[in-house]
Amino acid sequence: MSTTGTLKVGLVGWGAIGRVVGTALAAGEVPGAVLTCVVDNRPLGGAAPAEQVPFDTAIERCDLIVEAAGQGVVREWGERILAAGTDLLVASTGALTDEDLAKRLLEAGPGRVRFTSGAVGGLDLLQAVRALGPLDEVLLTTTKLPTTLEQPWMDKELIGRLRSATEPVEVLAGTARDVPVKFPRSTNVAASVALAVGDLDAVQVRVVADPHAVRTRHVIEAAGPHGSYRFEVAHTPDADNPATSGVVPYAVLRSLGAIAGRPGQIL
Ligand SMILES: NC(=O)C1=CN([C@@H]2O[C@H](COP(=O)(O)OP(=O)(O)OC[C@H]3O[C@@H](n4cnc5c(N)ncnc54)[C@H](OP(=O)(O)O)[C@@H]3O)[C@@H](O)[C@H]2O)C=CC1
Ligand SMILES: O=C([O-])CC(=O)C(=O)O
Repeated sequence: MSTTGTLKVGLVGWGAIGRVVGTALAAGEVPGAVLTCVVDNRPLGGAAPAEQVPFDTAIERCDLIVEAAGQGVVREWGERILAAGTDLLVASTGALTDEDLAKRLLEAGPGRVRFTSGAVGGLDLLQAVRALGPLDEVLLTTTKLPTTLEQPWMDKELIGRLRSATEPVEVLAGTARDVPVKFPRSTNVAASVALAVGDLDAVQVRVVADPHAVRTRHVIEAAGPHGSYRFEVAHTPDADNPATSGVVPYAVLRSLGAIAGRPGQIL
């Protein structure tokens, strides 16, 4: 943190999440944090309210980097950010399904890595419940518009089923270890649930394409000897990028508020 106590934030990704986060930071909406610079693949011209800089420069200038770009950025830059003593707030939690990378990031420093809760709720409680013992079952069901789930690895038959669906279609069932890599822009939430539960293989995931999914729905169901838990959210998707729920930038801003020490935060 700078000598003035203000957290200098570098934002990576000027997309659905980054635009809202950057605009709010630049408008002073997160007390104790300031937008210092922006990194993006594309030339932004004057679109961003802070200087666009190369990644290395952002690391040098900032106390904290917000990743709102994609799993590849966490893989490529995560350790370098932390080794430079800069903190990292991750949106693309799916990168952490690579356990070697996760271990390296969690052990790296002196910068600290943190994760935003993103599109799901209940992660705080699931993490707390770990103290009572393991859960017997954890299931995440994610339902989204078919267009947001099409992937390069899908064969023609599956793409055809998605495009012609008139009812919900189960696209993939797996665990939090396999699913976020297969839908890198759409199922980071599975990795987030696994981070809270502490076990990638314990989290079963169903991905459902629903042509009527005006709202993106995530349902977390968990049970163990100590209790049972159900968290269900239904979000309006971002208008420009319907793979991302409209609430996600505000989850990032909430995380930034907590990191910057805004009083009265629920942690
Ligand atoms: N945890 C959660 O609940 C959620 C997590 N996410 C994660 O957040 C990511 C960002 O979401 P969103 O804002 O909607 O995505 P967008 O595609 O709208 O924006 C991402 C921006 O980052 C840029 N970008 C991508 N890779 C790089 C890079 N290596 N260096 C610099 N810029 C880069 C993109 O440019 P270009 O298009 O040219 O590559 C684009 O401008 C998602 O990919 C997903 O991984 C999203 C939703 C929920
Ligand atoms: O925004 C959402 O609803 C979830 C999402 O894209 C992700 O987890 O990657």
